[in-house]
Amino acid sequence: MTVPVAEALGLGRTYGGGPTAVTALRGVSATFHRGEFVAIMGPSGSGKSTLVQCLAGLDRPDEGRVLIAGTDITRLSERELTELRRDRLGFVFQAFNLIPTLTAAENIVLGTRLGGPAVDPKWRDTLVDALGLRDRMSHRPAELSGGQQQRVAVARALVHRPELVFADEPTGNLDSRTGAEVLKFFRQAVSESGQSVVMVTHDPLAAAFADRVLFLRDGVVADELVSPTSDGVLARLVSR
Ligand SMILES: Nc1ncnc2c1ncn2[C@@H]1O[C@H](COP(=O)(O)OP(=O)(O)OP(=O)(O)O)[C@@H](O)[C@H]1O
Repeated sequence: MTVPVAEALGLGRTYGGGPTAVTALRGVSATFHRGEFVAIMGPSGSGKSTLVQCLAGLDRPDEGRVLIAGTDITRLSERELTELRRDRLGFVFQAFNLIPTLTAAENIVLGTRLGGPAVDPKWRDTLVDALGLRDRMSHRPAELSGGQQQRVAVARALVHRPELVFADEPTGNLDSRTGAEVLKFFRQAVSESGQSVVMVTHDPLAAAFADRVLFLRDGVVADELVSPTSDGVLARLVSR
């Protein structure tokens, strides 16, 4: 029996109110297992980012619950949530959320500065080298390209070997070689270290690195594909 690392139970999320209200999620339930890499796909506006933000405790659903390793995070205080995110989760989001006054090197180990777990310097160096960041370590985010900032965010997300990594279009700004490096790290984290990854992507090639693809449509889970290939994902996307 595989243990769920994260569960969405009947999640509903509506932004705004009155005639301009937008319902992003309408009852999403999904289970994510330990040692599993799941890709989330679907048309623009189908609720992918909202789902991941709710799972990561960065947005609060209006309905339903989110369990992380069995803990109902919708009931945690902000402080408890912050600690849970710092100690157990990794994030790569579209706004990379790098601290502008810190160098790339300092941003990568930010979690430790904030009281989180210590970093294994060997693993940090492996990430930095494989992501091609070695000669950018003393630069601040404003002195880095979008792709470099994204790679710093990826290194920061993986450096603590978190139980669960949430990534929203983590390869969106990257050339195909660097994108493949990032996906290989995710794959390796899952296959070799038993970590879990939940990744939003529009790219069938990226989704093919996952163990399973969830397809969202209009705020619900519309379909699922296990052991995806890029052709299989593409076929599923065009058949709708
Ligand atoms: N903060 C917000 N305020 C108002 N509406 C929002 C907000 N965030 C998302 N929405 C709306 O909720 C719906 C779902 O958005 P979401 O970003 O989750 O979709 P998505 O599938 O990730 O889209 P994309 O692929 O374009 O990133 C959209 O209609 C979007 O406009």
